[in-house]
Amino acid sequence: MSQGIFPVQWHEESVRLIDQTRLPAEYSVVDIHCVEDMATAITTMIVRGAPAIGVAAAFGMYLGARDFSGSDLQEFFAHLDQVATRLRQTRPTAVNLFWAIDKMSTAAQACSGSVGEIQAHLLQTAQKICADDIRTCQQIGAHGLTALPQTPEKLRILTHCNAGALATAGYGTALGVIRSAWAAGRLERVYADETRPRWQGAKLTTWECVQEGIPVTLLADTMAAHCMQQGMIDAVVVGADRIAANGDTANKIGTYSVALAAQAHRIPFFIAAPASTVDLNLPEGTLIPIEQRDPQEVYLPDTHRICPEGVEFYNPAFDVTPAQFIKGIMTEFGVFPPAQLEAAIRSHLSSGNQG
Ligand SMILES: CSC[C@H]1O[C@H](OP(=O)(O)O)[C@H](O)[C@@H]1O
Repeated sequence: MSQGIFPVQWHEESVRLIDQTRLPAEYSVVDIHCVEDMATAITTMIVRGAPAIGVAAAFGMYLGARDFSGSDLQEFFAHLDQVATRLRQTRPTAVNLFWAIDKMSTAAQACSGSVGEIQAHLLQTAQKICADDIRTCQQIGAHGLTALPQTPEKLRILTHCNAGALATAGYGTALGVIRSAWAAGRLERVYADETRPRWQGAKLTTWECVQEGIPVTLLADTMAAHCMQQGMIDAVVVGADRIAANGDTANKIGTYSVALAAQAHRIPFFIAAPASTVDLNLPEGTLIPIEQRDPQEVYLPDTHRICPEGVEFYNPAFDVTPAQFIKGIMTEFGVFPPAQLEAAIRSHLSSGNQG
């Protein structure tokens, strides 16, 4: 059992990121000292995954605040607004990024003290966001385990992309549920979609499973429906980047196809995500901003082009699975059918829990 995978850590006055663009061939880290480098790390997916980029943005807010050397509070907050604006420009879909930036801005506004005292408070706030995320993922894992099919046989769970420790501050959301099932002796095997064009399943989910001795089979993105038809899959659990108030969920491109196949084969399809991934300001999924990424990810996945010049491209990084295809949304405070999610979140927030 690995000692845990922590892709974003405060380390010797800088933020230490696992460089996820180099996995699985090379485990390396990047130390981030300023907000501009953190913004670049998010955009280039050195750090990726909705909760992980939220935690990274929180530390990015502190790094930017730390660079202010004056003592005038009005000038400090104007500077902090510029830092927030820069981080907001990095990636549009994962609402966790904006949730974390807002949380840091609110913490700064609520701190009555000198610039130095506010800067110190911001570091503490970012560190708490990081620690809370790991605990939240463990809670998602525990609740998610209770919602999985309660069969005597061990489960074969398919997942798409990487919603693991690498996509969070640690432990993972979908892969956190899978880790909890493994620890409970309820898991036979993970089936991991390769997840083109960035291959998060092939490169990251398999790496996490191998690190911890969890049996994993890598599937090409064309295989999920066939495996379901062959009776190889008992449940699907995936992560999320933004969940609308009605439960419509944006997740890695290809998730919707998996949900359609699961529905056709009556296989339970679950979303695993923290409350910070739910965007109650959006009534439904068609309003979720979908990131369009560089076509080079499609035609140049490694060192050689896979198609000729002259081809045009469409490279949406995410798609939206309508709530009707989702059996339950696994959160840190319970598992809810999409229709009950908004009320559950509002109740959770009104009882003083972090939002
Ligand atoms: C734990 S949520 C992870 C979520 O984020 C991934 O997107 P990306 O790798 O582009 O940041 C993917 O949608 C995962 O499900």
